[in-house]
Amino acid sequence: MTRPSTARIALNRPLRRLFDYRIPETMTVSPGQRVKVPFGRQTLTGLVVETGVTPPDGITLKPILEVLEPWLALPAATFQLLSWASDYYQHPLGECLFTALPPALRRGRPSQQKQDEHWQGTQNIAPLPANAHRQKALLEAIQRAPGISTGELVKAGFNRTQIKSLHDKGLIELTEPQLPACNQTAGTVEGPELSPAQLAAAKDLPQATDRFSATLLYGITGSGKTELYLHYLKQQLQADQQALILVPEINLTPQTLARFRRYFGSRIVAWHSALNDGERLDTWLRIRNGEPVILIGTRSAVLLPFTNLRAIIVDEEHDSSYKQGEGFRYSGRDVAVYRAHLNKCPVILGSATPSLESWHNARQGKYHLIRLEQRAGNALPPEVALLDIRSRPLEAGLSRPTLNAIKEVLTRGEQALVFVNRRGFAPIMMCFDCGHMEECPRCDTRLTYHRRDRAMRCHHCDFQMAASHTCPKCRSENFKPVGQGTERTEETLAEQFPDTPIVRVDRDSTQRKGSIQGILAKVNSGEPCILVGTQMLAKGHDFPNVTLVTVVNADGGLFSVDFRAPEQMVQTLLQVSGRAGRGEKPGKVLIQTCHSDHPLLKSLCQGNYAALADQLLTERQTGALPPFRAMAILRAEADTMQASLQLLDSIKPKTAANGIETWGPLPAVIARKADRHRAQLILCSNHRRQLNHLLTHVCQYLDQCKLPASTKWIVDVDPQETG
Ligand SMILES: Nc1ncnc2c1ncn2[C@@H]1O[C@H](COP(=O)(O)OP(=O)(O)OP(=O)(O)O)[C@@H](O)[C@H]1O
Ligand SMILES: [Zn+2]
Repeated sequence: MTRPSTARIALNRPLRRLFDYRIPETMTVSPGQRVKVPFGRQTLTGLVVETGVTPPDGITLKPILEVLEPWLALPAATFQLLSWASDYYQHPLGECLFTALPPALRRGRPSQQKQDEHWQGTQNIAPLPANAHRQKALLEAIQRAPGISTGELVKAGFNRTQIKSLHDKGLIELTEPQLPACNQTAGTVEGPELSPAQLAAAKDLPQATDRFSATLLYGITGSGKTELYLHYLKQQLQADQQALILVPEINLTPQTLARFRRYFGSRIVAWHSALNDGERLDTWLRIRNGEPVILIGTRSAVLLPFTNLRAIIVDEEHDSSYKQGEGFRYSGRDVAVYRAHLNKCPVILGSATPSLESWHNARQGKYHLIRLEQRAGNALPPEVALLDIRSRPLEAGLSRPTLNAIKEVLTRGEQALVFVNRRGFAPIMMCFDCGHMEECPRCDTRLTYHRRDRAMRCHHCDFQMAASHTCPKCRSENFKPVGQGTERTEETLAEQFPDTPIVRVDRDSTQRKGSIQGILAKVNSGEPCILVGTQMLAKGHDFPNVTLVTVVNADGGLFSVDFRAPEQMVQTLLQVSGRAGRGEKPGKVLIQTCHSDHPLLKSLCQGNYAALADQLLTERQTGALPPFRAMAILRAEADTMQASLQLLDSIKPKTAANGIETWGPLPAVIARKADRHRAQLILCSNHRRQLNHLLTHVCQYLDQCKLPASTKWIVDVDPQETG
């Protein structure tokens, strides 16, 4: 076979195209390798996608300047995964591939292993001169320990000239780095004995064989899913294998990480947004080198270059933060399933409130379903009750029965959790004389009042201004906050319970005080207190002394235009309810609502998510919505609504195909955000492949359109938000 002389290279650019270069004669490159190439007047880092390509006639190719390391920055399986994702999510391949590199390598820094080439013997038998004793010894050393590095050989007394000489003779070749010896500390804890229900589930989990399988572990809140993951990995993962555990957010639940570390010691490695560039590179290299770690990470961990991945777990698989909201809009959960498929290993999706996508897959038999419907230890599921607040007097949103219930648990020396779905003090400032409400000058939204620093803030753009005491329009002093935010609830509770510590958890409080760990120390101590917070409190926390959860207002998701809103509302309410009664003492949940006869809320009280999910799926099927059909959204934004709508209108005729249904184009629910006018066109099809082909075609068309610089478009496949 002749040596390929050309290569197709991906650059970290938002361009749906690749670039061809010449491979100099002294160089060999392979797909997945990192190189430096000339681009205009710049030198850029590129990733080799293909070699031996035929460039268009009459084009003289520029040469690749340098190979940045002898090994593949993206090993074959990771490369294949990203190529698939690029096509599935219709995102430029270059940006997808570079997302999987740590920032230092994206910028073209040499990886630390640059000097450390790894060697193995070849099949060639060329006799060495009789007096070449050192070279013979070197060859033997390499044959004895394939994968040995130049550094190690130098330490053993050989030199680089001897290595080069053997390489030139074709007697040795470069190979993958060998597994580094791990000086790991072991975990110390064995964990509680599994309950009979957990044991039955454990028996039903897939064997870690060389086969793909997808399992949905539907386990109610507090059923001991985390314990089961730990048990599973202890049983199934061999000492030299890698595993990946995806979690929605690490920083919110430091206890989960601590729990894993107690079992597995330093084999547990974390991957999340708070790592600095050095830590990222370091962790990335460990994974790339095949070190047998158990990686706990957020979304992007699924793109790491694992070489020996034998099990994937996706915890809280329903969580919408698995879907990236900008740029490369992939779903960490869905990519994880495809990754398991490529790697031929099991993937376990766990949740107390599975996504309707996964529930549907389980019902269709695509995923193996395991149900865990008893709480672990001695805990019982909480008792859930609706409290109709129509025409009840409220203290800043809290009814008398709610306040009494809180008082009761505090008297018993227990803790209460109050869930509010908005941060800030009040969602609206309104004049009770002229009806004026403060709106964001840049968005079609109202400003939220933050009392602590007397500011009015937009939660959609970064606009803020000082709050005024009087109505800016009519100067009336009857200008007052309306509705509930966490700050206001905190204030009311402090008035009602002056001797009880109140712990507020939302984006504002955790930002100011830094780590959530400090904030939650009081709760973890178990002493009586009241926790007030947003969704952040619904996620995975385990506070054994919380025995009452109250929801200030459950009605947000009941009448939203977004078809996913009811699903998300039910999930949040059940997850937050699931924080009650996880220890020895029974838990109670009080949900304040103005719609106590709404069927969704009524079913919620039975605490039976499976029944609710079935009901919600029937509605999706009737509406011909995902997961029964594939969906994508094309969004446009421009300086005027007309420009946005026009762009989408020009695409609509191109989508006219049998089996493709379009809705719109229509202005987005928040039509103006940060002074940009936003519109959307929704595309649906019964056939995912058909939709994918159509999108490829539409993206090509849009790429060729000469659009004003201020007009932007994006495509979102499997969108989480459709408003
Ligand atoms: N077999 C067991 N015996 C005693 N206690 C257990 C057992 N399994 C789990 N627990 C305890 O029960 C509590 C809930 O377990 P875990 O956090 O694993 O549940 P989960 O299903 O992951 O919860 P959620 O989905 O609600 O976050 C924990 O305090 C855990 O230590
Ligand atoms: Zn705004």
